[in-house]
Amino acid sequence: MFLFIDGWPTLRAEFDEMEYDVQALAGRGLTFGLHIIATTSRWMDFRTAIRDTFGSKLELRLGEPSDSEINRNVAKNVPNARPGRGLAPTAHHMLGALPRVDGNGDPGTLGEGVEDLVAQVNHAWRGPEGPKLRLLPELVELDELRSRAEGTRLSGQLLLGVDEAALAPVALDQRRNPHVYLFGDSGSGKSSFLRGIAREVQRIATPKQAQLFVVDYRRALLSEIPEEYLAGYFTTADQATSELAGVAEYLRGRLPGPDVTPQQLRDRSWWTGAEVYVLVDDYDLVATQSGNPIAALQPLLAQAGDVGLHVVIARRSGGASRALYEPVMQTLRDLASPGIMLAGSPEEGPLIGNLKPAAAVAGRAKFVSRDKGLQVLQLAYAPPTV
Ligand SMILES: Nc1ncnc2c1ncn2[C@@H]1O[C@H](COP(=O)(O)OP(=O)(O)OP(=O)(O)O)[C@@H](O)[C@H]1O
Repeated sequence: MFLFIDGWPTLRAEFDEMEYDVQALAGRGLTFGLHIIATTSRWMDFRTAIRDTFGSKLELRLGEPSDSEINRNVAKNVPNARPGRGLAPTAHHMLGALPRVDGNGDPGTLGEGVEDLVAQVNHAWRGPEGPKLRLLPELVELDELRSRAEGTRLSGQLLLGVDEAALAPVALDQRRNPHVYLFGDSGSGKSSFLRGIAREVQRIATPKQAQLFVVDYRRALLSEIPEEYLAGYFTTADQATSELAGVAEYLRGRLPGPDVTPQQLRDRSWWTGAEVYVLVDDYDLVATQSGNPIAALQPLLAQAGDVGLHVVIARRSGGASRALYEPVMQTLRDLASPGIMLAGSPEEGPLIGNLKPAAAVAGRAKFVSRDKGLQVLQLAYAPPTV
């Protein structure tokens, strides 16, 4: 089997997490008949560890011949603007064969030549077909995801989407991971994610079992949540501040007192009532210099399991690196809450662990959790009701 990676720096920039996988394959793959062929424009792009695992090196004309790893002096004599000319590992000049078998020697129509070559190879091949590359779809409907998860152990959890490695449903176990936060650029699918979570809460719980509070200054989720599930919808800072202080006060009443027995603690039977979900959209508008209504809930975040609190925060990725140290985000990170990164600009720098945002289609997410590490997902999409 041959694995071609054309443009190693792109792999590093866009699929950072894969570099180590490829390195492991490069180290051991040959035993299993795997050959890796990688290209780049500068040797520097390969980290030393991986550079050493490549057994054969060829050099075409380098932008800077003095960077040659084969022989700097000979590299200077490789003619410019003569594609295919380069150095063999023995420091002899070489001319690569034009990869076409249609009898046409014109480099100008190489694309067609390669296509023809591939067609001819396929036609002549009598052995079994290699596995097809399976790609994540750009759209996973929530309904479809629900039917795929039905009857599995995931069906009692909040379904998130489909993962790239197994193309299988992924869910959030809200008992183990009560909170989740998400970053994304405008249009990356933040509000849609919150809408999906709200729908999932309605699927797994009755209104008696779960109540939603929504902080949404831009009203993206307005009329998305049926009245029987909606405990509060806050569109201004004043409203959110006073109401969430009340919610915090109410939840403090659920904290286990000294007379709670270990048995009651285990089955959480010292209070009855609904789980409280607080969904926050556009957190950058909510947590500002002049205050943060969510801060009232911060002291309860660590005891969320005991009091039945779930906080789900979506924030614009622009400026997010500065917001990471604000108390609520800091606590969510300290608690190792799962984080989700949608499309964004890499210039923001690392936002979840050492993960930087990157360009992506809407709903394409990097999901980082304590249990599974990094997973690439396509989040499920449920169109708005209105
Ligand atoms: N999971 C998804 N899968 C496919 N497409 C999606 C997904 N989520 C969102 N989209 C598409 O992206 C568009 C923008 O989504 P959404 O309004 O949720 O983004 P946003 O990040 O909240 O944007 P803004 O910050 O501008 O409000 C949607 O109208 C939809 O077409």
